[in-house]
Amino acid sequence: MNLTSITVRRLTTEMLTPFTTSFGTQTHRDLLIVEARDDAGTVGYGECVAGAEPTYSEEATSTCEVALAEYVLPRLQNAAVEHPDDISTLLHPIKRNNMAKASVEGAVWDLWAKQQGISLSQALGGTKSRVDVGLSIGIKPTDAELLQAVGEAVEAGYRRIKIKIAPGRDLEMMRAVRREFPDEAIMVDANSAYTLDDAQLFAALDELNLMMIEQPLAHDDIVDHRHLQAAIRTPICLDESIHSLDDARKALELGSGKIINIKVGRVGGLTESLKIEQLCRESGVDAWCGGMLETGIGRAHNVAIASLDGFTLPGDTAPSARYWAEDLITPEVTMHNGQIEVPTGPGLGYEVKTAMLESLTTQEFTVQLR
Ligand SMILES: O=C(O)CCC(=O)C1=CC=C[C@@H](O)[C@@H]1C(=O)O
Ligand SMILES: [Mg+2]
Repeated sequence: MNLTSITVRRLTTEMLTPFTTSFGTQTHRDLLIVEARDDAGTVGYGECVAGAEPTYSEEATSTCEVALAEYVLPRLQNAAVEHPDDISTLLHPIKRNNMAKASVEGAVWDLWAKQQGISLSQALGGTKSRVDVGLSIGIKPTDAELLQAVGEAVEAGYRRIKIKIAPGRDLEMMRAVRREFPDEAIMVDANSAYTLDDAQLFAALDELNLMMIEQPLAHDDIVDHRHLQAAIRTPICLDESIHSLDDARKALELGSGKIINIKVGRVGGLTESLKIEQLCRESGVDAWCGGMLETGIGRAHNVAIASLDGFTLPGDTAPSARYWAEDLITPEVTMHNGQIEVPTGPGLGYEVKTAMLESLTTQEFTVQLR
C-alpha cells in the first residue's frame, strides 16, 4: 500500500441538539480524525468514536490520542502493510484500545479502497445499494417532548426508532409511547443502567412488544444478560458487552442476547466487524450497525459496513442534518424514504471538506511510517 504517514487531528464540533443517555449528556463532540497517506498523496480518512469522557467504555478522546501517539502508530512504522487486514494483525498485541485502533484501521481501509478504485462498501463485500435507517432519540425531560420527537421520527420515515431509557424514565414513559404509537418499530437502549434486581421492570417492558432491549445490564457482562434473556420474550441486543468476535461468539453460545449491535469502533475496526457480521449471518442472528454520534466521516464507514447482508436491521446511521449544522463531508449523508443510498465512488464515496477540517483542528500530529 506504500503508506507514508498517518496524521491525527483533534477537533471539537457542537452538536445540533444535546444527546442524553443513562450515563450523561453530550452537547459537543471532542473527536479525532485520522488521515492515512500513501506515496501518491492519496488520503484515507478514519474517525475515532470515543466520547470526551470514558463513560460509554474505558476509552475517551484523550486516552485514544495518547494510545495512538505512544503505542499504535509506532507499531506501524516500517511495517509491511499490503491490505487493511494487516493493521489489526500488527496491532493485535495491544490490549483493547479498540476505538483508537479502529480509527487508524478505518483510514487505511478507506485509502486501500481508493487505491483499488472501488467503494468501501464494495471493498468490504457489501451487497445492498441502500441501507435502512434507524433513529436514536436521547432521554427527554418530559413524555410530551419524547412523544413529539417520536412523532417527528415516524413522519420522517425512519425504519426503526430507538429510545434511551434510564431509572425514572422508563416504564411509564414507554407505556405512553406505545399508547400513542402502538405499531411502530420501537426499541429501547438502557446503556447498562439496570441490574437483575430490576427483573420486574423488564417483565413489564416485555409486554410492550419492543423490537429489542439494548444493553440493559452491566457494560462488561454476558452472564447476567443470559439470566435476563431467559426471563423475557423481548430480544436483548448487546452493545457495550461486545468488544470482539470472541465476545460475540461467547454471548451467543450462552444465550446472553439475540441481537448484536456491531459498532466498528467498539470492536476495533472494520476487519473485526466483518468477522462478527459473518458469525451473525451464519448463525441466523440479527445484527445492525450502531452509531457513536459520528461526523460524516465515521458515518460513511457505518453506511459502508451496513451494506453487508448480515446487517439485517436498521442501524443508528441517521442523516448528517440530524447531528450537525454543517458536516465534514460533501455531499452530506441524506435519507429518502427511510433509506440511505450506499455511495459507489472510491473509498468513503464522500469528499472530505479539508478546509473545514483544518479550521476545526485544535491540535494535530503526524507520524512518518517510513
Ligand atoms: O445516533 C447515533 O449515533 C447513536 C447514538 C447512540 O445511541 C449512542 C451513542 C454513543 C454512545 C451511546 O450513548 C449510544 C449507544 O449506546 O448506542
Ligand atoms: Mg447502545
